[in-house]
Amino acid sequence: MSRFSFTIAATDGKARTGQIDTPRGEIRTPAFMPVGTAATVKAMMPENVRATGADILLGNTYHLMLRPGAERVANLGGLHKFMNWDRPILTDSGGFQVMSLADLRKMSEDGVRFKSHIDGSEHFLSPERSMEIQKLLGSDIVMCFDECPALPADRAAITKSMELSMRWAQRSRDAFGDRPGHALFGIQQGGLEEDLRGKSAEALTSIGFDGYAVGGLAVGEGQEAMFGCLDYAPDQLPQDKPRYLMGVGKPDDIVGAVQRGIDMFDCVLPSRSGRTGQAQTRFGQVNIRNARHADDPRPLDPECTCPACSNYSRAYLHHVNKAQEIIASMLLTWHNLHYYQELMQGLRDAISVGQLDQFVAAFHAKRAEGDM
Ligand SMILES: O=c1[nH]cnc2c(CCNCC3CCCCC3)c3[nH]c(NCc4cccs4)nc3cc12
Ligand SMILES: [Zn+2]
Repeated sequence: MSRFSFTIAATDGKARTGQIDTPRGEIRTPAFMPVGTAATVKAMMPENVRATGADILLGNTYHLMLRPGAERVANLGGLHKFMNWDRPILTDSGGFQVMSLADLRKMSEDGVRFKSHIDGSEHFLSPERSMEIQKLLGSDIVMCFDECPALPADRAAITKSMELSMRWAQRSRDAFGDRPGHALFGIQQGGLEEDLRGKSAEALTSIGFDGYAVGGLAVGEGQEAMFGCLDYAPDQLPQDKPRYLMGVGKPDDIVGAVQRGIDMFDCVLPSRSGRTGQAQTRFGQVNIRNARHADDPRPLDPECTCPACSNYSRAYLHHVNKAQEIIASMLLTWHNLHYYQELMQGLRDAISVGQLDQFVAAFHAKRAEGDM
């Protein structure tokens, strides 16, 4: 077995279940990747992130290059040692966040010059510099430097942006070099245009990557338009390589995308909403700050085995959230990440036995019941 390989164990319709084998451990797919922004999954110790069932974390190139700096992390032994997570880490290229977080950006064919939103210092990102930074961090799965066009955008703008991203994909591939046991993923662009998505997929396939992301979605197009694109986009990518839908998503987004052939996901929702009192449950989203929970002695979700649901009442979660106690973020983040991993395990099991349709029907039925 090569040091980085993807094996599909079973399929159910377009859905696949299997694993990615890496030198730092296996990644069971479909997989949800918790986001570890500034070298931490906020409000969680890494051993507890593992306890939720996560096989892989996301590292954030944009934040880490600004603070503490990629060279500093490398001098300290790399991101795995720095944040005490010895399993796989996927890092993004930094490009998406430069466009959404940085100040005074100057875009060119070469790359992006920008000022840090933290201290105003000057920085530069390009395919070559992004590959260098992700290598310094010690990332196991590296993402190409791409441009995600802001929507709404006309076809001409989408075409121009996609073609730039394909030139940057080639430059990323060339700069990545040969790193056994490490993977480089290309990112498909093309907006909601099937022919442009096809051109992008052909360009990426001819360059050759270890995995392929579907980019340019979950940027405000809505679930119906996203699913419409996912009805064809994953099939344009190599069938035998992992497919990663970037930035997705809500539980029902993930279920629909798995049905359409996606293997990997990342989203800030479970961790970010955990800090704002929003619990993701099998009955849908529950706002623990709502007064209806103030006297409720029941657990958040009686079927959930996480610490929040095993040892605390809704009344307690409501109280510590209202009081803005640190434990409030800890408990709800833990629950949300646990729920996401339980959902992924359920999807993997259902695909393994050809029962995905039944699983999805039960998933939607429970959410239609709502939270009592
Ligand atoms: O084409 C894309 N190219 C590159 N990255 C994309 C991302 C960022 C994925 N998460 C990165 C993480 C790295 C570590 C820190 C957290 C993010 C997307 N996120 C979304 N939607 C969710 C969105 C999030 C914010 C606005 S839309 N669509 C995306 C499309 C692309
Ligand atoms: Zn729970």
